[in-house]
Amino acid sequence: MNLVSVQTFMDNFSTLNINHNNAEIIICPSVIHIPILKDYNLSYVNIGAQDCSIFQNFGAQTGEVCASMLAELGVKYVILGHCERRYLGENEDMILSKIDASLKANIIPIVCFGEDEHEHLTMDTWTIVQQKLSFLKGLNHKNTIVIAYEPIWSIGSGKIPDNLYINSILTHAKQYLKDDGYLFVYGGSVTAKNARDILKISDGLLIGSASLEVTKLYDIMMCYHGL
Ligand SMILES: O=C(CO)COP(=O)(O)O
Repeated sequence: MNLVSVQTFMDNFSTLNINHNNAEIIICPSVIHIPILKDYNLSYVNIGAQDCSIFQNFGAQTGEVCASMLAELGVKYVILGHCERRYLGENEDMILSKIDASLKANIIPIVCFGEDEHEHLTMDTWTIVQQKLSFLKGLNHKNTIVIAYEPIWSIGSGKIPDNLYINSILTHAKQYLKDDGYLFVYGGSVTAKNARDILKISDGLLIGSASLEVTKLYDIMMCYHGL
């Protein structure tokens, strides 16, 4: 999104009548647009970032945006390990460093994992969970961490696993990580049509393209009512 579309989005979003008691709303803009969200000062919206540096504090790391700098901007959540970041070379060691840096800055990590289409067709859900989440085993944390199951083949494609499959992945992920400090959300082609069903089996949604239009986002948020 560019500056004008972010401002238009926020103008429209801030006029919505939202019963925010039902769900926590987190908006994760590009880092450069975070101050715009902050200016709207919406008490019912938490600000998230789309990434952070592996370094916790600023220093001689040209171009890096550290978790501690994000915290100064009022950021409460950060998406880590999104497949679009992994395409650019982010690996599990880097994600672990980012988790550590964000927790130290009191920012809750939203750690993404998911299988590609080939893995989806050839692996069972338990194997997928073990393979994709093993790097988190033994992570010693006292704070909340959000785990976002985002099948790569579903992101932006309009294709979505059925609820049985999503439930199998999330249930295995809970068993595998064996920790109360995790919340489990789903992302990938979420719309108002599928949101209510997914919310019955997950702690929340990570919404991409449908969140760019306020009316579509509003329709999805309304799915939280009466759950
Ligand atoms: O990647 C996503 C959110 O991080 C999901 O994107 P879509 O909702 O557009 O599939």
